Amino acid sequence: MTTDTTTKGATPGAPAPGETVLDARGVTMRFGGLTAVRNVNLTVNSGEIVGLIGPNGAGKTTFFNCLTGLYIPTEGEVRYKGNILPPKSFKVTAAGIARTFQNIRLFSNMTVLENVLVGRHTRTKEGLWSALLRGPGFHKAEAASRERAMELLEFIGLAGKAEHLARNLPYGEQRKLEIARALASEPGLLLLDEPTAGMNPQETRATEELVFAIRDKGIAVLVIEHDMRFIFNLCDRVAVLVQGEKLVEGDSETVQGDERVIAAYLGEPFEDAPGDEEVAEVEAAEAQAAAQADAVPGKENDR
Ligand SMILES: Nc1ncnc2c1ncn2[C@@H]1O[C@H](COP(=O)(O)OP(=O)(O)OP(=O)(O)O)[C@@H](O)[C@H]1O
Repeated sequence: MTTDTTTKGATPGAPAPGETVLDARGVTMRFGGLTAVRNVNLTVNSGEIVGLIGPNGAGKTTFFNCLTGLYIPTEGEVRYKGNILPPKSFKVTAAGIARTFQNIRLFSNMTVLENVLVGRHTRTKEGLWSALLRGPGFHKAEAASRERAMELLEFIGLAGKAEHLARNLPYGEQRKLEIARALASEPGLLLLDEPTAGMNPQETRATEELVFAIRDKGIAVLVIEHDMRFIFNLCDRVAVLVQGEKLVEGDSETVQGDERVIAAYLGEPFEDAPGDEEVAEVEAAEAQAAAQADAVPGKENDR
């Protein structure tokens, strides 16, 4: 028998407002001697867009991989709506977490529509005999899947290109298609890994609008991004990872004003940042040098 579990008009599994959808506790990931992620706690609530930022190599993607079953954390646990996630990516997707990747991973020789249909496989249960015999149940489910896939393409603005090959889409549209494919699994939480990488400012702005629209559909979003303007425009909360550890978490203003974050991005250890005393010393030395220059004989004649 073939069934499509989609409830039309609603987001299946959409959480009640304010509910914690993601709860990562004490997540640590080691690769041999390297600790890529160390004891990271992070929650994402329904209705929220949360940003995850940090310098290159800070452990952001590794953390995403721990959330989505690609890696089994060395320590810690990850819960989705209160349940510990199974350590297999397809089971995590079935549970309600979908993601996109830093590098586009589309089926380039399939059409736009087919790519979205692939994303629906966790939401359809197609019996072998039903598929082989192509009975009425199969056709009904297939029609429902196509209808839902077209709705999603409409939502992201690619319905007019449903029959185009994915590889023929411009770069920005390929990134959008990845998001549509992730949405096809009807997630309650969407993880976006650098969604605006390589985009021009207009495409970035459109992606910002798209993420807001996704949030408005009741889907919580956790996003990794290097584009700070995008992050601070978009996110209700931002967590900063540095060398695998969560350094700061807060709203955009808090994070932007935190000198440890600035120091981490400039690549200098926080301890070496100049304190008030050092600043006063430098100012005194500069004042003294200026006074000495003024005292040089003949200086007055120059004026
Ligand atoms: N499979 C792996 N085996 C060994 N080391 C790894 C593996 N994956 C990641 N690392 C290391 O873990 C650290 C964190 O890498 P990760 O890709 O998570 O950082 P990132 O914050 O996503 O960086 P970027 O912003 O450049 O994408 C790096 O030192 C990286 O080399």
